[in-house]
Amino acid sequence: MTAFDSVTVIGAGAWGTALATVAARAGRNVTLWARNAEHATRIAATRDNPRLPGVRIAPEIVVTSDLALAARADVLLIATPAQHLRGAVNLLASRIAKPVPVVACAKGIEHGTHKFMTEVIAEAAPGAQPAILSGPSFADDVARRLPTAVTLAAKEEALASGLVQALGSATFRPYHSTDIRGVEIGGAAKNVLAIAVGIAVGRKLGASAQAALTTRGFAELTRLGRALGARSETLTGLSGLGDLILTCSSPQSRNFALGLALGRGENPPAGKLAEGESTAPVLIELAASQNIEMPVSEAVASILSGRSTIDAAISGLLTRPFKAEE
Ligand SMILES: NC(=O)C1=CN([C@@H]2O[C@H](COP(=O)(O)OP(=O)(O)OC[C@H]3O[C@@H](n4cnc5c(N)ncnc54)[C@H](OP(=O)(O)O)[C@@H]3O)[C@@H](O)[C@H]2O)C=CC1
Ligand SMILES: O=C(CO)COP(=O)(O)O
Repeated sequence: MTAFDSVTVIGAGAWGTALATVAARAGRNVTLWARNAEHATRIAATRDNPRLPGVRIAPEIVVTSDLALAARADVLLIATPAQHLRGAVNLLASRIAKPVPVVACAKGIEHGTHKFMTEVIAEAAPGAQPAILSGPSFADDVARRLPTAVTLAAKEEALASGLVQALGSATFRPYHSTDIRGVEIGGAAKNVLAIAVGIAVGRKLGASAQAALTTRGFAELTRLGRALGARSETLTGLSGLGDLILTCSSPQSRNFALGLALGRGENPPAGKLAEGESTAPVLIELAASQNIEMPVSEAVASILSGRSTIDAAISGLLTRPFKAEE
């Protein structure tokens, strides 16, 4: 039994499509909303989405660009890129009649405002109950029913647990939490750190450097998390360390793949969303506002903005003063 019979996923990209399949697998009535009417019609007809090729979209999933229809669900999952989440929620806000859970499935921090995804939801749709879903989960793995586990956080434990019941299955295992901020920090920061590790691997710095950079990246993610009130079990959990390990170790990650290309001196993969690129500058602004040192993230932001070459950034990291491990 669940209080959430119907689920709408906003954003028909790779992740939105995977989440729609997950919700259908859990027995929900699912609507997948695409902003482009032609895309929606094509996906509905072919049951295939070029953004997640090779995954058959079950016939019972309604694919539409009709926002009024999409908004009529017990739960809304927002799976747009982070910088477009506010726009998507703005469109929905006037159509949200009851206090419906709106679950951020994007990983990032909003430019300009430094707001996390659930803060954006709370601002754009004051009638909503914001929640966040994040963790080590490639869309392709999730859609292909490979076992995955994520964290799902909401302010009220009962809501987080209810959402887990509505979306969970044997092959998609959400763990509930009330540490919204901890979950959001892990998802945002790990993408930036994965670019750094990808660069190191692309530069052939070796497996030891890969492990060291991932670990020191985790140290700075933890520093920021603690400063912003995250719980340590969240930072070492699925949405923190878990997602960092996944993203910093696999070329299947678009962020890692971007770093890999940069490190090799190649052109970045075209048309692939790498959220770390957008998150890097805002992450270091946020860290600076809290007096938190994030040298690895700063190096990524400097490289991406052209303020530093890759070799200068690597040399800068390697010549930092020795200090106690913390
Ligand atoms: N892919 C993955 O494995 C995972 C991704 N995520 C996160 O999910 C988010 C989305 O990533 P992903 O699906 O992979 O990206 P994709 O590039 O595959 O798709 C993004 C989708 O968002 C749509 N979109 C863009 N702007 C808007 C808008 N304003 N309103 C509605 N839809 C919009 C795009 O529409 P259009 O097709 O019209 O351009 C596109 O379908 C990111 O934050 C990512 O970090 C999280 C976990 C796993
Ligand atoms: O967030 C993800 C896995 O948890 C997907 O990672 P990428 O966006 O780097 O592909």
